Amino acid sequence: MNALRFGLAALPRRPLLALAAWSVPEALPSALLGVAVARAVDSGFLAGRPVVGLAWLGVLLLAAGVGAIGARQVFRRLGDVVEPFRDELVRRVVGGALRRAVAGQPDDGAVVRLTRQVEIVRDTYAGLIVVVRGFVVTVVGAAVGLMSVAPVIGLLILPPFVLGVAAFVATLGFAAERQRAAVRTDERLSATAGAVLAGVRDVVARGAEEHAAAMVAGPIREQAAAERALAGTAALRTLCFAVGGWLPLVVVLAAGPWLVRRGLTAGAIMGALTYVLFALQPALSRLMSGLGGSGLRFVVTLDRILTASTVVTASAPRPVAARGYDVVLRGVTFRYGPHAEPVLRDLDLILPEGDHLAIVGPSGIGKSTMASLVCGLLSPASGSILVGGAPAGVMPGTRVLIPQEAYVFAGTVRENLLYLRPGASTVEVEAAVEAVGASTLVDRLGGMEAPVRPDELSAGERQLIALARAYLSPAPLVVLDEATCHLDPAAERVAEEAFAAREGTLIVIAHRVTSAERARRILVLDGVSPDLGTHAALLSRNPLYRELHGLWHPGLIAGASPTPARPSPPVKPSALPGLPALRRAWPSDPADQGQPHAV
Ligand SMILES: Nc1ncnc2c1ncn2[C@@H]1O[C@H](COP(=O)(O)OP(=O)(O)OP(=O)(O)O)[C@@H](O)[C@H]1O
Repeated sequence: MNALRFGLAALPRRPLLALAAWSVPEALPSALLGVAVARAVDSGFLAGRPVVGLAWLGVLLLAAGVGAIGARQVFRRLGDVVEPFRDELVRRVVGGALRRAVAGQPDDGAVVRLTRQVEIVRDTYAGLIVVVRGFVVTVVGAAVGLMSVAPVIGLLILPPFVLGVAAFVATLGFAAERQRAAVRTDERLSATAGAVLAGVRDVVARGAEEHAAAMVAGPIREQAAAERALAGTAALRTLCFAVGGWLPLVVVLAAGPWLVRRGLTAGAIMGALTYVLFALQPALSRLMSGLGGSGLRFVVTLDRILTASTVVTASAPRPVAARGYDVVLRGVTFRYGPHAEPVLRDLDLILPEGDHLAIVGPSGIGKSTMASLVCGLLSPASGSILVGGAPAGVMPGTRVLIPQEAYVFAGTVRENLLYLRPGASTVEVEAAVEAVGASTLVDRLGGMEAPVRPDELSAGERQLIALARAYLSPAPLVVLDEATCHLDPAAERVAEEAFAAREGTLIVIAHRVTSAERARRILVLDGVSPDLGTHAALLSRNPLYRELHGLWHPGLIAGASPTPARPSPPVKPSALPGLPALRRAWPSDPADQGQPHAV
């Protein structure tokens, strides 16, 4: 085992020899324990000479004094063994973190390992040395004493004792594995729960409590199973203790009459029992709790430090690098429960970086669901969603989603605006406020340093602050999920045009037809066969779009676009490979020919 080898190799020779030398006097009480009791009984109390009996017990007291001096010296020298080990560990962690940083694999966990895990390993290492050394000292002393009192009893006691110890040692391997599994599940649970808690505002704002609960339910179940498995190893340990600690006692008691017939004295039998009860059994118990508790923590924690301090070689996979910020959906199917009808079925879509897409469709058709999928807040049941070549949501800071009910928090206006880009300059903040049309609101509130009281803002005002915050963010993908629904059409137009002019990709879940008209392309979701096209093309070919447009704009003539569409950004040829589902509807559409599209 990696950790054990490292622990053993790190033992410094000279301090270890000094430790071993001071262990000899410490072994004296264990060695004399049974001998003194046997003599006190046989030559003293049973022989009618209580003074001799007491004198033997006095010898035991003296031996305990000598043992205490030895133990004191052992503890004084423990630091000489443990501290070099700790220094070596710190060297490893710091060296590993620096090498990783140089190799382009920055190690954010190094500080935590340095402070917390190294201290855990140091403490458990010291604990292990104390426990294992104490066990060896006691058992050797007791075995020597036992053989000198009555070798035949020694031969009855030692085999079951050794069997119990061997069985316990044999369980250590899989106990360590179970401990590792428990640590892994614990970490998975903290990571998932941490992510959910960190996003609690978004979760509440999006009404995604059920989904968030489902996210943590799995890790909780896994952790419970791992803890139960760990408890199973504790039960096995009890069995080993019964064999090593109690069976020798039962054997000696059962063999008592036979031993007496062989001429063994009562003192010898009592002395032997004393060795079992006051030396071997406590030593085994300490060993089991020491190795089974801090020993496992030592191995598992040290393993993690050693693994994490290793520089990943050049052939190992590197994190996925963003290739632009194309949004690519392939065969995406999503349902809210294992037995629910899919909200989206086998959807393909390519959105080149810089595109401006509006998503329209009847209420409940899956527009917000699609926004959440693209942002990585939901995962598809099948298919893949890539943003910049990486699965949606894995690269933090690459997308910002503004829901219908935007949130602001108690703090200053500036704090609210800087939330997604803390390092932005005042000029940049003011430019963002101006661009989305929030200047009047900020002035009314009293400027950048004025306090924001969320309850005192209207829904539209909250949306304006959230829009300015999103505009300022460095995210190359912005998703507005009816994020302007509480603004009047003129204010909505200002905000949307600002986002359209901003660098990056824009997806708008359209609340008004004007949002769709402003977009370069529109995705119509109808629950059966999604359709993608320009406003003009969809008006001419898609009855649902015509119907929605009619509802929004009664009386308007199909095809007339009151607001000119944003000029199309250049579409990279690499982003245009054909994807079947939506394309089927496309080539037969004469009104749409010549338009760049990526579906
Ligand atoms: N958390 C959820 N659990 C179960 N079903 C959900 C959940 N969220 C949404 N749905 C269902 O999924 C379907 C799509 O919902 P979604 O909110 O994506 O539609 P939408 O097109 O955005 O609707 P709207 O325009 O009314 O906002 C609906 O039938 C809705 O009831």
